[in-house]
Amino acid sequence: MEITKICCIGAGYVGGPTMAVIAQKCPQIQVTVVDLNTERILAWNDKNTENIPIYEPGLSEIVAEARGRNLFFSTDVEKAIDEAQIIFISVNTPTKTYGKGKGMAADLKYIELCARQIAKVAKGDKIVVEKSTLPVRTAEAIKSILDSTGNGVQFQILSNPEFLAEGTAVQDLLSPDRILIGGDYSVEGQKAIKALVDVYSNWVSPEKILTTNVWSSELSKLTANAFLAQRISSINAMSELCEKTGADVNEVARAIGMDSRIGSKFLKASVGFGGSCFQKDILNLVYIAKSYGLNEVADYWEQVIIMNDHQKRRFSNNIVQTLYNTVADKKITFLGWAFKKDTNDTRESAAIYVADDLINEHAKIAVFDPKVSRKKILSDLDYLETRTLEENEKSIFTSEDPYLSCEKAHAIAVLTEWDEFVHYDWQKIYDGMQKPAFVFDGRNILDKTKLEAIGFVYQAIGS
Ligand SMILES: NC(=O)C1=CN([C@@H]2O[C@H](COP(=O)(O)OP(=O)(O)OC[C@H]3O[C@@H](n4cnc5c(N)ncnc54)[C@H](O)[C@@H]3O)[C@@H](O)[C@H]2O)C=CC1
Ligand SMILES: O=C(O)[C@H]1O[C@H](OP(=O)(O)OP(=O)(O)OC[C@H]2O[C@@H](n3ccc(=O)[nH]c3=O)[C@H](O)[C@@H]2O)[C@H](O)[C@@H](O)[C@@H]1O
Repeated sequence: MEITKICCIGAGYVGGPTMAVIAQKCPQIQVTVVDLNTERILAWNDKNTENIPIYEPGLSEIVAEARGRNLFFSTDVEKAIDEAQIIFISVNTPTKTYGKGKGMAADLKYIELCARQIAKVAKGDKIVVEKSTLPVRTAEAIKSILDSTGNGVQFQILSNPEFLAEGTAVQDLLSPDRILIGGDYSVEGQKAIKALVDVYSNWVSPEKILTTNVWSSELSKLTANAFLAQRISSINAMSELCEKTGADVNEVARAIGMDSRIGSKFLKASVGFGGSCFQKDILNLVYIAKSYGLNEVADYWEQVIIMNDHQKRRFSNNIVQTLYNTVADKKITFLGWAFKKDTNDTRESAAIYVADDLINEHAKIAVFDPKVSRKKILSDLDYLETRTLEENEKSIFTSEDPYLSCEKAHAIAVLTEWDEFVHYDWQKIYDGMQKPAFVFDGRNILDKTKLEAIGFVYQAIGS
C-alpha cells in the first residue's frame, strides 16, 4: 500500500516534532497535524516559525521547510481523519486525578475520544497508530471501539511508541536508536506493519526498525522509561551516601559507567528527575502490576518514585538547614525552572516542588529561566494548590536579566543545567549578593574550585 496521507491527532511535544520530521523526510506524503487547542494550532501556523509553541533546537527550521508544502496544522480533526490512510494518536495520557486508579493509572479519556471520533468519521480502511504512551493492552480497547461501528470499515491498530527526549527531539527523531512497531500477526496486520515500516525507511536503516507483537511494543515503552528513571534514582540514592562518606558521586558515576555492562549515560546525580513522563509512566506500571496482584513488582518500581521525591525534598531541606535553619524573607534565586535544559517544558520539574517547599518556609524566590515565562511559573505553582495565586504572586519574582535576579540574594539554587549558567560572570554575581553567598548546585554544573576562590559557599549534589 502506498501511503500518501497521514494525520496525527495531538499537536504537542510529540505530535508536532514527530510529524515535522516525517514531513521533512517524506516530501511525497501529506502530513496533517490536528488539535482541539486552537491557540496551539495558531502558534504552529505562526508566520514566524520562531514562535511555534514548542521550543526544540532545530525544529523551527524543519517546520519552515515543510510547512505549507506537505506539513499542515489544523483544527479540522474530522477532515484530516477522513482523508488519511494512517492516523497517529499522539494525545496526552496523564495520570488520573479522579475515580478508580486516581494518582496512578493513566487517564485514557482522550485516547477513547480519539477512537470514537475515528470510528464516527472513517469511511474507508485505516491504520491507527498508538504514538501516545499507553498501558499494555490498550490497543485491544481501541480496536473494540473501532470495530463496533458496524459500517464495514477495517481498522488495523499498531503500537509505535516514541522514544524522543525533549531538548534533543529533532536529533532523536532524525537518528533514532530504534523504531519500534507492534502489530497483529495476521496477514492484514503484517501489511499494516509494512506500510509504517516503509514510511520510516525513508530515513531510518532497516536494522533499526524493530517489529514485535502489540503487547510487547506497548510494554517496552513503559519498561524503557522505568529503566531510565531507575538509573537516576539509583545514582541519586548513592549521592546521599556520598555526602555522608566523603565519596564524590561524579567520580563514582564515572567509575561504574566505564563498565561496558553498566554504561555511562543517565548517571548524572541531580535534584531529581522531572518531565511529563517518567513519574506518570512508572505510576502507570505500578498500577498495572497491582491490578494483576503482582505486589512485589509494583513495590519495586514504586521505590524509584519514592527516591525521587526524597531527593527533591532533601534539596530544599538542605537549603533551609544551611541558611541557619531559616529562609523566612530571604531571597533565594533559582537559575532554571524547566525540567531540563534546551526545552521550555516545565511539567513535573523539580524546581516547582523545591520552590513550593521554600515558599512554605516564607522564602522569596527569584526565578530566571531563559525559556520559561512568569505566567508559566505561577501556573505551575498554582497547580499544586498549596496556596492562592495571589500568595504565590507575592513570593515569586522574575526578571529577564539573570544578574538582576541574583542581586541581593542570600543563595542561588541551580535547578536546570542550561549551558549559559556556567559562563556567567560569577564574580559579578558574588559582588551583588548578601554574604555569606551560598550556591546550591542541583545539577553539578558549576566549577567548585572557581566559585570557592571567589568566596562562595558552594554545595553540589553528592560530594
Ligand atoms: N513529551 C515527551 O517527550 C514524550 C511524550 N510521550 C507520550 O506522548 C503522548 C503525548 O505527549 P505530549 O506530546 O507531551 O503531550 P501534549 O500535552 O504536549 O500534547 C497532546 C495534545 O493532544 C491534544 N488533544 C487531546 N485530546 C485531543 C482530541 N480528542 N483531539 C485533538 N487533540 C487532542 C491536546 O490539546 C494537546 O495539544 C503522551 O502519551 C506521552 O506520554 C512519549 C515520548 C516522549
Ligand atoms: O517518554 C518520554 O516522555 C521520554 O522520557 C524521557 O525523556 P525526557 O523526559 O524528555 O528527558 P530525559 O533526558 O530523559 O530527562 C528526564 C529527567 O531526568 C533528569 N536526568 C536525566 C539524566 C540523568 O543522568 N540525570 C537526570 O537527573 C533530567 O534532568 C530530567 O529532569 C526519555 O529519555 C525518552 O526516551 C522518553 O521518550
